[in-house]
Amino acid sequence: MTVVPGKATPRGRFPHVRVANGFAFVSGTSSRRPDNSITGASVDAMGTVDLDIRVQTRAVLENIRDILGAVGAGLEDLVSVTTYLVSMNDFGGYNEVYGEFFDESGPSRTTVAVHQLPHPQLLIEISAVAAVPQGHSPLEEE
Ligand SMILES: O=C(O)C/C=C/C(=O)C(=O)O
Repeated sequence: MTVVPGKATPRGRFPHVRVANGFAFVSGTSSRRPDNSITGASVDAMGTVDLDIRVQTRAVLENIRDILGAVGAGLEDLVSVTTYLVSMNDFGGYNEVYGEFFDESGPSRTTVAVHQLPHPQLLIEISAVAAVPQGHSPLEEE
């Protein structure tokens, strides 16, 4: 199992990613930064919260890219993606940014709306599975 240095610490006793049988299973990943602030969330002096699905989606995919990098894989190796949105009203913005990263040759995908995510400023969380290129993983399988 792998907790990746430099990424936001998991909020429980689980790894960022686990490699088994040549596949990398990436835990649910958000736009949370290592300092626990949220990319794509801001609060002004009056306490008004602004949440941006496009910014959060991009940050989530970049975090997954970094996590996969730690096990010798990349976004191009993803075979399956599961996305959790707090609101399907965000589907359009999410889908737009997703399409900058992937096309129909990319991973299979499922998108669902959920009641809540583990932080009130999160609009999106993604879990994913990648096929690790043979001979490229810097880490032992466990
Ligand atoms: O790590 C986050 O910011 C959001 C994801 C959390 C989980 O999926 C979890 O705690 O299981």
